[in-house]
Amino acid sequence: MAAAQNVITDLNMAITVTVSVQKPPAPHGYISISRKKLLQNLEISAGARVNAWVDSMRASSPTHIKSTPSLSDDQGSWNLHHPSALDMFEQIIDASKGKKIVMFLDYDGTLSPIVEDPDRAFMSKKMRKTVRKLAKCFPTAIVSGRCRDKVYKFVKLDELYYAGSHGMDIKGPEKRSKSNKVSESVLFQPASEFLPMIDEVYKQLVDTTKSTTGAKVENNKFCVSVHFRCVDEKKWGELAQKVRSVLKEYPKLRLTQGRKVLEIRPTIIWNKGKALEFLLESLGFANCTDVFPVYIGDDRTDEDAFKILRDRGQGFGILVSKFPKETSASYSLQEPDEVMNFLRRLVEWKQLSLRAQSRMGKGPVALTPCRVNSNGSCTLSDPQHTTSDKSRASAIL
Ligand SMILES: O=P(O)(O)OC[C@H]1O[C@H](O[C@H]2O[C@H](CO)[C@@H](O)[C@H](O)[C@H]2O)[C@H](O)[C@@H](O)[C@@H]1O
Repeated sequence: MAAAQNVITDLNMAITVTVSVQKPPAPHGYISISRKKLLQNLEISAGARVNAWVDSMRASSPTHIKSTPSLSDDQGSWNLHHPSALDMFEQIIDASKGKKIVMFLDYDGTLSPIVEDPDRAFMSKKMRKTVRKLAKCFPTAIVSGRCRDKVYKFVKLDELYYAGSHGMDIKGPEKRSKSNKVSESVLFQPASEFLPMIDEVYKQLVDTTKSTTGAKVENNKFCVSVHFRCVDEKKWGELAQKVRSVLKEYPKLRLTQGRKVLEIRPTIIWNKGKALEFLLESLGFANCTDVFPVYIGDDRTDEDAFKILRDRGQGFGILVSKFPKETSASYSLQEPDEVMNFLRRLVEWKQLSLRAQSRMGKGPVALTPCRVNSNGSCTLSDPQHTTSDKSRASAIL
């Protein structure tokens, strides 16, 4: 029996429920079960666990509604609880009244479409132009699971804040002094002591997964991604087992999931939500009630940030998804093109506000000087100024 108990501990499996129905308890409070039966149970339990992982891997990036069965009947209710941020634009602007908007943008699946090769997840020129204009209107940060340098190479905008490696590598825009000296601003790396471990585990994962066709391991500096988008679904369980076997030796690292990707990261309590709070603080909004953070993301890892906003009761999250998903976000957008349209409307609204303010020549900005109507037109507080959203958008962007 002692040997059997050791097996249970080693495999870290709770099988009490499975075995308790086999026979009445033996003397001394032990459960009597044959070794064969026990091994069978362990196999079933391990198999069930792998299946649970594969189900979860499948749900990580649904391509059709059936992928999320619990929610498939619920499209209507989901739309009701997470309406389109484009349809709700006017209400969103109203809610930000008197507050300073701060923008947080995830990268993959939010600013760039999801593609098979993570090295080719380019952002369109139109999107870059929009984000550049956005950053002129509001403090703007990119919060990504990728390493900071890599996400910067895709975005190529110096005026933004960047939080790479799921927020474990944060840097603000460079500042130029009058004498043209460049100084780095805000640099926070809460997991720097994990660098050697991450390097080591990256190499091991490359080695362990090289026999799995389509698997790709990406070094994200403070975390590692193991991609399975191009792996045959029948091999997902096996791949997850391989990754877990490497991680057994690294109790200070944990495994989470993103969109068809297994993410390995330090066990420190730091995530995109913490990064959002850190950035708000760095921007001087630590205990402010007049800040309105908006976080747009498509991934499970973005949920930490959505939750922070929900708990703080400040601003809101927007989930980018075509399918119903469990989320703490308040609104939804279907794809990066819709994200771009939403950002353009924010820019346009802000520019109209500033124009209205300068026309008035004094006083604070009227925070809702324009209304974006459901047909896409904008109406200024001054009803004489109504213009078509489309023509104005092309003029501004
Ligand atoms: O936080 P994010 O900016 O969304 O980064 C999360 C992961 O994004 C990348 O992977 C995802 O996008 C790839 C390109 O479209 C896609 O092939 C992959 O299946 C997605 O999971 C990135 O490669 C990962 O390192 C990030 O962790």
